[in-house]
Amino acid sequence: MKYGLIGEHLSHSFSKEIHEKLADYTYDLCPLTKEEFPVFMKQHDFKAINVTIPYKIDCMAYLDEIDEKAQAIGSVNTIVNRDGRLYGYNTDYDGFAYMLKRHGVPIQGQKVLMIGDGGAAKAITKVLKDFHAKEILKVRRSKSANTISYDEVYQQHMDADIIINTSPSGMYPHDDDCPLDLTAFKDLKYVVDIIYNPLRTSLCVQANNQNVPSIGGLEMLIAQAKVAVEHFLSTSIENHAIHEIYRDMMKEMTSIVLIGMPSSGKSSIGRQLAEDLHKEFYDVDTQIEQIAKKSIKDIFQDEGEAYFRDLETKVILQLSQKKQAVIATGGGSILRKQNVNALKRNGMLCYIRRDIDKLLVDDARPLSKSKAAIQEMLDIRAPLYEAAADICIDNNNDLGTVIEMIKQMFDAYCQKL
Ligand SMILES: Nc1ncnc2c1ncn2[C@@H]1O[C@H](COP(=O)(O)OP(=O)(O)OP(=O)(O)O)[C@@H](O)[C@H]1O
Ligand SMILES: O=C(O)C1=C[C@@H](O)[C@@H](O)[C@H](O)C1
Ligand SMILES: [Mg+2]
Repeated sequence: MKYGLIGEHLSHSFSKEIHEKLADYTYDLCPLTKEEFPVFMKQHDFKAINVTIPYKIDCMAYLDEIDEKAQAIGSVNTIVNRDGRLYGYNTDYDGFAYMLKRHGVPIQGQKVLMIGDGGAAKAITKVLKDFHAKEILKVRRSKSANTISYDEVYQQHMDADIIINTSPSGMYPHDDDCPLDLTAFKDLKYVVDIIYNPLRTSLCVQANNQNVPSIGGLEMLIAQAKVAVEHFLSTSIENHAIHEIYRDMMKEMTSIVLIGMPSSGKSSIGRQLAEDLHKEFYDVDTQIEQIAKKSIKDIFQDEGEAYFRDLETKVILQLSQKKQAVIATGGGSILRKQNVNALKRNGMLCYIRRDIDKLLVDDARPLSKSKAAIQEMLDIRAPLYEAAADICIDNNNDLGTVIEMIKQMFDAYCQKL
């Protein structure tokens, strides 16, 4: 390996894709066991590497020189081999600082609550100190000397201005986990989560639901990679490359989730849209029918709506982890907040609105048996669709025109990310 990443578990990493967009080399992911790690470091048969969990501290013992910032932080994520001598840097610092600056996250004079006290927290703490935070409190499940407990947070620190998650809580495949209930934080100005899979963690979605801005970890990951490449190749890369790669990756990975009334066109639109955008197509109702091995109509008849809704949530939680997908939901998926929150983690929600006289009275759709039933359902659900949606589209034209419009709206949505 000439260039790449070492760490214990790397299958989740986006670093290969990012480095190969930033530089003209092959970047390999090289997982190492605790036994393999010292051998690898002693051999140092590489040009330059990044280091991730759990070796960012242990690798320091093998280095000939460690730059001042990495020394002060106490961890190294970038190592360059110059004529057999190993030089260590910490670019997580630069990645985090870039993200704060780009989004104008206020830190000076603010009370910051940081979840987690592991490796990443070290670099972030140094950034927060250099940006003159008023107070930095670290929260951990098992309290230690320099951390506080969750009980202490809820009892004494509900006046935090900024919350930063550096813990793995909410990371794939545990996307539905959330480290903190944000409801009672009245002064909250920003939530930052360094997790990048899912694209928006439960914590970020919760913040957005309370109109508190939030940022996920992908931009930080790209920004730290950019500075790593600068060290690797002794070069300089303009900052706008970070944002371009970020937008491209978000556009590629973000799923489009179609919500709307029964027979509004979600499945028909979804199938074609997925094909056009080279995304995978999933239909929640089809998956439910496959699991239950019977039609939606029969599930309603035999087991009742409550059973169906539980099955629907189960399928939505699974499908919400998909990236690069188009997902057609069932009409009632927005009835549970948990479903909407899950779908927002990797998706842009698009409300397909179709005139009521065009919606089908249909025996196979259990809740659409009469015009009156459809009207009643629309009255209840229209505000829920609108509240959940990132974009709305009227599906009263031919399907091709509607699909083109969704594509344009998706582009515009991604431009604003
Ligand atoms: N713009 C359109 N032009 C013509 N027909 C349409 C249009 N949109 C939807 N339809 C038709 O309406 C019917 C219902 O569409 P579809 O099954 O895609 O809806 P759905 O939202 O997936 O419904 P459900 O919630 O029951 O799964 C289909 O026969 C489809 O061809
Ligand atoms: O997940 C990843 O690919 C990485 C995470 C961070 O530890 C970075 O410091 C590292 O360079 C790459
Ligand atoms: Mg459908």
